[in-house]
Amino acid sequence: MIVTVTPNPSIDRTVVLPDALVRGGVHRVAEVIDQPGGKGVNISRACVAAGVPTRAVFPAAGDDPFVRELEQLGVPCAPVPPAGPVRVNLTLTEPDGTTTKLNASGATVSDADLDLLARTVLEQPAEGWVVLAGSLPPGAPDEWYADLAGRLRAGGRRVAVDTSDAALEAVVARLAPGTAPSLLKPNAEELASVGGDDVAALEDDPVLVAAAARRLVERGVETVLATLGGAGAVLVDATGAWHAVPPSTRVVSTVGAGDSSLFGYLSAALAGASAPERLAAAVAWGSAAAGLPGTTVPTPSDVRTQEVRVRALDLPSSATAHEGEPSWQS
Ligand SMILES: O=P(O)(O)OC[C@@]1(O)O[C@H](CO)[C@@H](O)[C@@H]1O
Repeated sequence: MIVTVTPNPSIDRTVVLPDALVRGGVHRVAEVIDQPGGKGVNISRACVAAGVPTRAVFPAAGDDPFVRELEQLGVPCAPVPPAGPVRVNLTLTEPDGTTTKLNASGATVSDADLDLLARTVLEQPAEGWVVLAGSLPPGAPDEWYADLAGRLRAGGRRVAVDTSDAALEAVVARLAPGTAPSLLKPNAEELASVGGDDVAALEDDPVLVAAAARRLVERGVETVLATLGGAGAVLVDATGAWHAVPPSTRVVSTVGAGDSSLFGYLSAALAGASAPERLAAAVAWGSAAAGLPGTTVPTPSDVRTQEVRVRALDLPSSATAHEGEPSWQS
């Protein structure tokens, strides 16, 4: 079971441009696609596509069309009232795959709303994973994820966190063995921001990514899955570090690729896969999502795990990568 928590869900409106975007220009659009989104919601949609039990917890009125839409897609939902209207996030995609995103701030939540949301999460089935994902809505304290993750971990739950900005900084500031999230899924920018690293350097070098991730593992996070877009992903846990490169992919929209990666990782973890296998699944699901329009989640038939290349990284103080044969390939 994968319970997803999306405190700031979104209707993802994708405007498909037939030509490259010109700032200040007038464009005729090829297509407009509306899909229910938000990071945790996307993971629950991937669960449904892959037949993994899930429940999506998010603030919304029970009769909100957003909930009906998700239920029609077969996603079991636990909407938590009261809540304002679900925000609309705009995506512009260009023919070369360039994806521009304009995210709204979302409906303001009160302390009482957040307490009810947290209580609903804590009442969810204990087996499997709880994923805390996306931005926090206006009104939420930066520490909301850090607090909830700590409570879930103290109750013996496995918790994955994928967030950014002040909410991520608060999670990292509170890291401690026993209450730290089981899994953190930053992208290069997020990892650089919490580790004080140079993002361009990280984007260029998986070994530097692994070194930054390992510092989080040393502070209590079991596993760090750092997603690197077209450069794949790096996985670090107490037993090692690995880098995986995706199969060649024609990028259509990168929205939700990170969410599909996280789903790939978690579903492989639930199936008892090894660390390199979990990483391969993450990269395969993420690259499959990047090849689909808007916030479309892949189905298992879109996913080419066998084409992902995984290599072990050597991370002693020398911080150099093995240049030889990969120790494992999917
Ligand atoms: O504003 P946030 O919560 O950080 O991100 C929201 C969002 O960009 O994340 C998903 C893709 O990962 C989209 O479905 C959604 O629009």
